[in-house]
Amino acid sequence: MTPALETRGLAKQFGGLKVTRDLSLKIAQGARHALIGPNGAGKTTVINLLTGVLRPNGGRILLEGNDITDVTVHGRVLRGLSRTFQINQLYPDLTPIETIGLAVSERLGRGGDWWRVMGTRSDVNAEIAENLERFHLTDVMNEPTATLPYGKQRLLEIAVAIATKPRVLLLDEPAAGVPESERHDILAAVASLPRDVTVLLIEHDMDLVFSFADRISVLVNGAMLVEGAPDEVARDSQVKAVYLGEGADG
Ligand SMILES: Nc1ncnc2c1ncn2[C@@H]1O[C@H](COP(=O)(O)OP(=O)(O)OP(=O)(O)O)[C@@H](O)[C@H]1O
Repeated sequence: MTPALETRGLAKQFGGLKVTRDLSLKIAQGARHALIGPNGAGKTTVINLLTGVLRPNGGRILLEGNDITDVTVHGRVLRGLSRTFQINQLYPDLTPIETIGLAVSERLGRGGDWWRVMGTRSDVNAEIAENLERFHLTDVMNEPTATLPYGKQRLLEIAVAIATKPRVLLLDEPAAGVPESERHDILAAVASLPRDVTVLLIEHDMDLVFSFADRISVLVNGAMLVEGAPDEVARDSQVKAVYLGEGADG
C-alpha cells in the first residue's frame, strides 16, 4: 500500500551544520508512528520540512504518493497534512466552542462569517460538539482560552488540527509542559484520535510514546538510527546506549 507520508533521502543543513541526513521514512496509512531521539537530534527540523516551513537541500517528500516537496505550507494543509504546534497559537479571547467553530468554518470556506455558520448549520454544531467531547473540552467550552488550564489549551490545539480533517496529522510534543495531573487527558485524547487519520507523533514523554505508537523511528544526529515495533526499539542496544548516555529524559 502507498505510504500515507514518505521521505526519500531528505537532507537539510544550516550553513555547514547537517541536521537532516539522507532521511528515508515511510509512515503507513492509519499508522500511529512516533519519531523520537535525544535533544538536538533534528526532530523539529523534520516536522518543519514535512509541513513546508523549511525547504530541504535534497530529497523528496510524498503525501499519499504525490510529491509535495515544492508545495506551500497552506497547500499541504489543503491536501490533508496538518500539524499541531509546540507553542500555543490559539486566540486567547475566544472560547473552545468558538475556536473549534472558527476552524470548522474555515475548512468549509466560511471563516469570514463563522459566527453565522455556527448559528445556522446543525451539522457544524454536531461536529463542534463531537470534538469538544472527544478532547474533554465540554466542561470549559464557554471559558476564554487564555483562562484554561494548560493541558486544556493543548487539547484545544489538537482539536483545531482535527477540525481541518487531516489525512495525516503531525503531533508536535502534545504533552510538553503539561503538568502531571493533566497528562492523563492528553494520553486519552491522543488514543482516541480518529483511526482513519494517520498520526506522526514527536514526543519526549516515553509513557505517551510507548502507549501510543505501533511503530517508532529513532533519530540521532539527523539520521535514522533504528526503526521498528515498540518492543524491538525498546530492546535495541544502540537505542539503549543513546538514551542511557543522556539520562532518562527524551
Ligand atoms: N534555523 C536554524 N539555524 C541553525 N541551526 C539550527 C536551526 N534550527 C535548528 N538548528 C540546529 O539543528 C539541530 C537540530 O535541531 P532540532 O530543533 O531539529 O532538534 P530536536 O531533535 O527537535 O531537538 P529538541 O528535542 O531539543 O527539540 C540543532 O543542533 C539545532 O541547533
